[in-house]
Amino acid sequence: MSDPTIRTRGLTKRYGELRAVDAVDLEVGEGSVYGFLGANGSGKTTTVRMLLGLVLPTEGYAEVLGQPMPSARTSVLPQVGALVEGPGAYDHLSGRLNLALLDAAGPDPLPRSRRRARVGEVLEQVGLDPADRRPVRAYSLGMRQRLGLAAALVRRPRLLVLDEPTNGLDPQGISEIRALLLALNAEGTTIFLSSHLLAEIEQMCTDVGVLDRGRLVLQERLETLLRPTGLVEVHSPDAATAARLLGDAVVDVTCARLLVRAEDAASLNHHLVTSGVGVERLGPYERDLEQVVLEASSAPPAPAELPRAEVLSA
Ligand SMILES: Nc1ncnc2c1ncn2[C@@H]1O[C@H](COP(=O)(O)OP(=O)(O)OP(=O)(O)O)[C@@H](O)[C@H]1O
Repeated sequence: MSDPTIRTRGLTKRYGELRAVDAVDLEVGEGSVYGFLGANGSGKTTTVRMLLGLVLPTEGYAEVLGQPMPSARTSVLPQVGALVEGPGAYDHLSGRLNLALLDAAGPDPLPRSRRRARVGEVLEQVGLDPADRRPVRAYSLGMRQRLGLAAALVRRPRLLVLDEPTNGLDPQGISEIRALLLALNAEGTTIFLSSHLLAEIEQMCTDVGVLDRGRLVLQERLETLLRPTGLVEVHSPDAATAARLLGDAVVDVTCARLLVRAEDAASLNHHLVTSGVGVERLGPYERDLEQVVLEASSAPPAPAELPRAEVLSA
């Protein structure tokens, strides 16, 4: 297997007492679409900033495209397209001029006519009109996001690092950007994308990493996570009797629901019913990404730890 495109070991960022990122070991394979999930404040942006050399780690190290960051950033960053929170642009200039300035500041020894053409191409790719002369200050949030993405793409990077790329886009825009990213990935671009939108990650990622309060609590291929569980979900008004009857095959009981390790749901149903246990519903237990992430993330605080108003309204 080729070297990972991103690898971190023990990557940590402390702000005073707070461990915003806590001993994170990321492994992002070449050619993957890696979805980096986590609740607000879990440390995604801080991690992304460390990968790009914008924030220095307190401990640990990061390698991007096989080179250490931030020390190798002058050779790494020209091969990386990045979109990190709130894409910046000169408000009084058009999107096209903004991109042309950015591109001209880059290291590629391309003739001006070729640069002009690729700025036009990339604007079209992200769904902006290359002939639009309006200043960026007249852009909607979604148009600004598209312009930020165009800036990340203009140098045809090997790796795209995108922090919440569909922020501010409507459903149509989200699906256009998803199609664009998948097309780029099919051409070989590795994509590392942070998001708190599970559906977005589920629809386009090959791999998932989940941050919970700074810690990487899950890192796995998506297909492995969503593989059949080999468990049967049983809803029964006699859950306690069913649990006694099935013994070690029961892996979890919550109220009237049991998760049971079983080869065949029909024979389990037959066994329960003939033993006099009522069965309301029974079927293979399938998890979606939301359940996987909830199970991996730490449990919410117990009622005693909740503020009083939340306990009362719960
Ligand atoms: N410069 C800073 N100084 C102090 N604390 C910071 C700083 N930057 C981030 N933090 C804190 O670190 C934690 C992680 O923040 P971060 O922005 O990385 O999370 P996030 O997962 O990207 O959240 P969001 O989805 O809301 O952007 C938060 O508690 C945040 O308040």
